[in-house]
Amino acid sequence: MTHHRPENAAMIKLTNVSKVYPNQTKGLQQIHLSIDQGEFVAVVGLSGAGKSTLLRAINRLHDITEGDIEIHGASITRAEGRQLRMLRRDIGMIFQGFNLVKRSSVLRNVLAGRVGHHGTLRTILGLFPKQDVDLAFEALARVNLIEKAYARADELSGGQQQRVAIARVLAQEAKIILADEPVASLDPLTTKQVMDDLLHINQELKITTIINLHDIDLARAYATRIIGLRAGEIVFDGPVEEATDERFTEIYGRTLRAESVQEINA
Ligand SMILES: Nc1ncnc2c1ncn2[C@@H]1O[C@H](COP(=O)(O)OP(=O)(O)OP(=O)(O)O)[C@@H](O)[C@H]1O
Repeated sequence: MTHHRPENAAMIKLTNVSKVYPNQTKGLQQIHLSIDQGEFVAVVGLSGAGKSTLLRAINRLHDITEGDIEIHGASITRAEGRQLRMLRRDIGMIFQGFNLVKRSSVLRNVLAGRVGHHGTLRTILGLFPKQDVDLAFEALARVNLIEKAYARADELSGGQQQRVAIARVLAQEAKIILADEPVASLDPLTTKQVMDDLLHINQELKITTIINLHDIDLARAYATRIIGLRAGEIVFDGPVEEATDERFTEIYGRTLRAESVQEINA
């Protein structure tokens, strides 16, 4: 097997990607997208636009129906077995619901990021080499949670739990972070802490970051590039400066601001 990875390859490249769900819903339609290493991209759009589908396609939690997705020059769409595992190891996921093992310690949750490097048995038995434990503490330091290492995950606040999930991705040594509505269930102050952590990690470690957000204000505050989806299609792709309320109202017939979403839901 070749591990040819051209130096100038995009970190993530989607070519004509479509996803049709078994019930015929079109999740994604002919997506062309190229994201470079170190970019901080926010994906926005109304509920059902295809934001989750896009992230899940990239790390192949979902198979796509058509097209090809490459991670630094290697097709994850066609990868199997060991190659697929290796590609997935480079991609860390962050979910709205944190996905921690609630009854385990923070440290063990972070060490779970090492599973792709060792195999499951070792992880279950908790046999981690000292380097892994060092790596886990280093990751916890980055999100300011060292003092919580031995606390049970469910003793932490929502924001702290999400930062544990971020530390887990750091311990994984992922090159890409895919975050699916990571702050949707958090209050404004906690939202800021989690988003600040993601931004610092992106800037300091140059980890390519794609984050689904339903709040355009948050997207504008943190991302450098914004991608707008509507009915599975890319309807906006540009720098933050161009992602104005006027432009989005033109595209969506309304703004994508959190307050207006709340007004509509109220
Ligand atoms: N497993 C599935 N089976 C069938 N249709 C699905 C499935 N998952 C998602 N869809 C549909 O695909 C479309 C895109 O959904 P997706 O969850 O990607 O949107 P989203 O932008 O992430 O929305 P939200 O902000 O509400 O999470 C929607 O029409 C949705 O109903």
